[in-house]
Amino acid sequence: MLAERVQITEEKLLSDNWYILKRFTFNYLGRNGQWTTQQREAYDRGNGATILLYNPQTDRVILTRQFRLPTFVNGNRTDGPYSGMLIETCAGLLDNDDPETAIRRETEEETGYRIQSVQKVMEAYMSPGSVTEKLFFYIAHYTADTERNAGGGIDEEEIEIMELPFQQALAMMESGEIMDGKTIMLLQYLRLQQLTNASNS
Ligand SMILES: Nc1nc2c(ncn2[C@@H]2O[C@H](COP(=O)(O)OP(=O)(O)O[C@H]3O[C@H](CO)[C@@H](O)[C@H](O)[C@@H]3O)[C@@H](O)[C@H]2O)c(=O)[nH]1
Ligand SMILES: [Mg+2]
Repeated sequence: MLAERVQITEEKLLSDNWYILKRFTFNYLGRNGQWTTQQREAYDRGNGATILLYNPQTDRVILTRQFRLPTFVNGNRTDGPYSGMLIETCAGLLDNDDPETAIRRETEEETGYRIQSVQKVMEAYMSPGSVTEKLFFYIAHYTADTERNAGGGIDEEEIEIMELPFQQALAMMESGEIMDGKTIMLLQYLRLQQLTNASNS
């Protein structure tokens, strides 16, 4: 068995105010065969799941819109001078659930839809230089008959639900109105699926 090329020698808790920020000290075996000691900070908020809801009868999608402070701090003024609003696929942290249970729960909490089968699409580290999180991606169908309640999120969350034509969502991605990574990945995935299906039929 190959020897580990990484030995973590110290974990220092820098903040556990909300999620967990730690500084790791570790020995790292470089490609040149030399060990060096390095430090990196990593922000651990657990893993998450996200979902694109698609209505194949109407060719529409469900997205959410909410205030995201980190984007505001980093210049997001897409909806007027003070906004910080971001359009996203429904998403949430796993908490202690498995990804599929978590995405069903989040879908109902945020969009109100009680979906049946979900299709797993991929898993991805979204910000691997500093955030530990792995995100699980799903697509599910909804129709006019899908059972639903109000949605909108829990606690202080003010989540707007947007239903819009898929083509419009694609146009908004190109115009920069949609600028969230997971959302762009799922919209592009669906687009590719449609193109593949069309060329096979
Ligand atoms: N008070 C307080 N609340 C916080 C803090 N950080 C996050 N929250 C709140 O904790 C809640 C977590 O809601 P979820 O729906 O579980 O997670 P999410 O923030 O939507 O995260 C999803 O999207 C992220 C961004 O794309 C993903 O990174 C993540 O994996 C997940 O899928 C949100 O209401 C968020 O505002 C904080 O420092 N203080
Ligand atoms: Mg959420």
